[in-house]
Amino acid sequence: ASALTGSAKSTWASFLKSIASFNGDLASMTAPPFILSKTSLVEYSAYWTEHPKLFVAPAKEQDPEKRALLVLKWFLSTLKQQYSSRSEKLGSEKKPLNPFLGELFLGHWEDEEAGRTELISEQVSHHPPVTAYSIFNEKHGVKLQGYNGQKAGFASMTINVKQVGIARLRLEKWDEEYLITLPALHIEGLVYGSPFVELEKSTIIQSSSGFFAKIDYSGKGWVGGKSNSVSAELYDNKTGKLLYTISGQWTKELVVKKVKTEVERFEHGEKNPTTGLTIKPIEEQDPLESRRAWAKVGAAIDKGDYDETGIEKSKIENAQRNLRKKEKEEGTTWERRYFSAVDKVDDVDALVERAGKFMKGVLGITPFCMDEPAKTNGVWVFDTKKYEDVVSGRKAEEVRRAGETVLEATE
Ligand SMILES: CCC(=O)OC[C@H](C)CC[C@H]1O[C@H]2C[C@H]3[C@@H]4CC=C5C[C@@H](O)CC[C@]5(C)[C@H]4CC[C@]3(C)[C@H]2[C@@H]1C
Repeated sequence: ASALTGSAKSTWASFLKSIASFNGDLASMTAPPFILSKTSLVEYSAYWTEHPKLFVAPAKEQDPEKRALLVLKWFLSTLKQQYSSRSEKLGSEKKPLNPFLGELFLGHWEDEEAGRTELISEQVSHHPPVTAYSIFNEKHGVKLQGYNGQKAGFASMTINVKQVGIARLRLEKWDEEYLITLPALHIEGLVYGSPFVELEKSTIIQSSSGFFAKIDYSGKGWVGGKSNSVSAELYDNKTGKLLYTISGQWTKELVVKKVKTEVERFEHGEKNPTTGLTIKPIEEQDPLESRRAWAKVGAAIDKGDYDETGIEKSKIENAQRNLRKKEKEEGTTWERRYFSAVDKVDDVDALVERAGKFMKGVLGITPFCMDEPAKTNGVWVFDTKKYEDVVSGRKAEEVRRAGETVLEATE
């Protein structure tokens, strides 16, 4: 039975019909008001580090094999936040606001043990939408940087989303790097009007220290599997030996086994509460920061005033169109504040190659999801120089002007 009643049911039905003529660009879909979230997609980078203790744990481990296991454990612990936290909090998956080019989301986590972890997230491309992020904890020398976009399609009442991009975790103390690929997902429950994310297929983690993880995702399928299931295997690249497995439901509990013997259970919930992200009060934020930029839209969504939502949204969308037009006439492009696009990153290519060799040579499978880093229009990397110029105030003038341009355009 549908979760919707009355007019919501009819708007949802017409919405489902509109998806059927879907052109692949999720952001361009006009979803019915009750499915709209006031959170912008640029905020989703924060889902990587809502457990700062797990994020810094690998840096404190002497043994390289155990470090690789702790990285796998941290990664698996982010899945619930990434892919089911809206359903938990809001009752279903929601449609995030489509970030404008240059939109920023800045904050930090303060944790008594991990110390301060900094978040920088920037919408580095609008067509196609690409978010780049850098999350770092100086105290433990742990740095995560990455970027992601989405390629979506529609089939048999389901939205299928392939993620484009990579995440790279760096442990300064051990001079170690981990390449992390991103899971494909599909949106289930559309026909009932209560959409939620299910992950599918496989991803990998390949470390420069010689450990490889294969992570397989599955849902409630005809084999009676449980929803949100995951099964990960951690191997030693050199010996090809299977060292650990971690499996279970990424929304509930995962079991770590040293091959056959269980060594640990960890779960997501009250026993493992997330740490809240600290962000500046809106009045102190830069005009490009997401919650300030979308404040009027968010207020309208909170009021349930969808006309107001539409009016305020189109102000921002028109402002963006005008900016792009002006840039085109002047032959300029928007200056990304913290990230730069490069054709290739040597250590990423090295990890991609190592993983491919292991999959083919030892696991005897065709290397998968290795084409993403190459296929996108460039790899987005965190530009430390740009960051220091902003923090030091050397770019104060550009920062002020960028904010003013956006404010003027939105008037
Ligand atoms: C566009 C049609 C529409 O509005 O349908 C309504 C439904 C809410 C389904 C579409 C939206 O579902 C949302 C789920 C979002 C993903 C959730 C988590 C992540 C992980 C994060 O690290 C990167 C972003 C990503 C992949 C989100 C991308 C956008 C998704 C698919 C939203 C859909 C518009």
